[in-house]
Amino acid sequence: MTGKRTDYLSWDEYFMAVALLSGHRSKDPNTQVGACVANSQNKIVGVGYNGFPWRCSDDELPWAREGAYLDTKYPYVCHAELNAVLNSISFDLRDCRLYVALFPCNECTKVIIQAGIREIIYLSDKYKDTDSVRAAKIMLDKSNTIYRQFFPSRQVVTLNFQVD
Ligand SMILES: O=c1[nH]c(=O)n([C@H]2C[C@H](O)[C@@H](COP(=O)(O)O)O2)cc1CO
Ligand SMILES: [Zn+2]
Repeated sequence: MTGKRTDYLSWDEYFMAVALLSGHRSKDPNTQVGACVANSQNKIVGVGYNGFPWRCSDDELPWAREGAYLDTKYPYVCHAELNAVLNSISFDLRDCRLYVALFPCNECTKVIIQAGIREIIYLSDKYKDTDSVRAAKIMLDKSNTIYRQFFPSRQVVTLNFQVD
């Protein structure tokens, strides 16, 4: 009997929680996506969330989903996975895992594979019926990149800024 806590976060819960927390930085009013890259030693090497590129003001570019293409967010927004890879401390993410709230699109999937990431752990697959996600899965299967949905054993992790 060591007296060890038993309700501590598993590695999967921890990295997914970091991904979700990062998503709270997103200004997207509809979908906030966070991503976290962990290496084979369980060290975090990159985090990201969806947002506009550096120096492109959040107050000037549109967050709309509909309308003329150039008047929507889609041509401008950097996806969380892209930012997590670009923000990472190493250019070489060989054998790393990517934790992400939403299944990656085909464009992020190319970046993920080229960076050397070997496993994707995701929560939601809400766009699974789109060609983008279908193409992503074709590339992931061909490149032997593992992907698995995360089914947490707890529904909520609470953060309390009030510590004693
Ligand atoms: O894998 C992803 N990663 C990611 O960061 N995103 C971002 C782009 C947009 O800001 C938002 C998706 O917006 P919407 O659900 O309103 O179409 O999520 C979207 C996807 C899936 O396409
Ligand atoms: Zn993407």
